[in-house]
Amino acid sequence: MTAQVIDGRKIAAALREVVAEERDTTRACGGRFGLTTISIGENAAASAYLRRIERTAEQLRVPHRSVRLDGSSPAEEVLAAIRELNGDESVSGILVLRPLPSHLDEAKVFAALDPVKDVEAVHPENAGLLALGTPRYIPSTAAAVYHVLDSWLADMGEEPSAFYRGSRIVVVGRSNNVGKPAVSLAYAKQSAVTSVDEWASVGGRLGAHTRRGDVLIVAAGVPGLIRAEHVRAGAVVIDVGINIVEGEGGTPCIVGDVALEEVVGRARAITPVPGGVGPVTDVWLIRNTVLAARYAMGAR
Ligand SMILES: NC(=O)C1=CN([C@@H]2O[C@H](COP(=O)(O)OP(=O)(O)OC[C@H]3O[C@@H](n4cnc5c(N)ncnc54)[C@H](OP(=O)(O)O)[C@@H]3O)[C@@H](O)[C@H]2O)C=CC1
Ligand SMILES: Nc1nc(=O)c2c([nH]1)NC[C@@H]1CN(c3ccc(C(=O)N[C@@H](CCC(=O)O)C(=O)O)cc3)C=[N+]21
Repeated sequence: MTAQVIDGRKIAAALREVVAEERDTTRACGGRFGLTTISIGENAAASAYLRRIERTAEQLRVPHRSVRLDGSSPAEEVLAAIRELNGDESVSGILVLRPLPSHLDEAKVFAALDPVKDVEAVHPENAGLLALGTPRYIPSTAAAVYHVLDSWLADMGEEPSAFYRGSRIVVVGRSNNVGKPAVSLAYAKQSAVTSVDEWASVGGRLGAHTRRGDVLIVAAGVPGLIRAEHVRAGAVVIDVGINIVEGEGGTPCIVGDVALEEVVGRARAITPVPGGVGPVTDVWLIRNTVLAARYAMGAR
């Protein structure tokens, strides 16, 4: 079997059209939207994301501002920046780029966000709503994963609810940002769900779990972690990993967590990196920023 390579850029282009309409309707109803990203220190994957956000926000004509703080900024300075944005009516959405420097407590930083502006659903109130199956915001990365899957199913002429109900979904990685939201959304689709973290690999049981997945979602941040031997024949493989590695001559290159050239011989469909889930993520973030303006209107 040779897997179909799913074109995330095409899916992102179609989603941009939808978001442009939502933006126009929101503006016509008096909504005020704007995204502010906060970067603390330097990280190659975060910079790659920031560049995408800048481009997509500009294409969609949604105002974006980037606040850059030094990697050694004390917690009080970060919290003060968040409080200021919480009170700024021109800002509907706030995104704090990960990873945070190790001296900062991620939970405290996320809890300082105004929940209505927390477009990634990392504030405990929003994470709780998502876990309960009644999300205020669907976090962009997990949303992008299922949007890509749904688009592919539509192309295949498969009925989504029957597909999800009949599938076992295995999620590799369980961070609060990516893995756990992907699991919560799989529950909502009534799939059978398995979640594994690094201990599965350490214990040599990764393949035993991943080979059971009809859908395999990989968000570990480990280049080439998933090889052909880890994949069920005919599975749909969604590679979320964004890893910056040194290519020939030291050129930085983006690679995923899945060894595509091997897995392509075993899966039914697979998302590439770059060009898979990544391009959809930032469009969904802008979508949430527009949605945030609607919530803000309701809250006024
Ligand atoms: N495409 C996109 O749109 C996006 C991509 N990303 C990318 O996705 C990846 C994951 O991001 P994020 O969740 O934030 O990363 P984190 O580092 O926060 O979490 C990684 C998770 O993967 C698990 N893990 C690590 N190594 C292994 C292993 N060898 N076997 C099994 N599980 C493992 C960790 O386990 P444990 O809990 O035991 O430590 C942890 O649960 C990164 O490459 C990131 O850049 C992130 C956001 C958006
Ligand atoms: N709070 C937070 N949320 C995130 O979602 C988050 C984060 N922090 N920190 C960093 C990682 C990484 N990440 C990327 C998402 C898409 C691309 C992307 O679209 N990449 C293009 C390629 C880009 C290029 O070629 O430069 C692609 O996959 O095709 C990149 C990186 C989001 N992250």
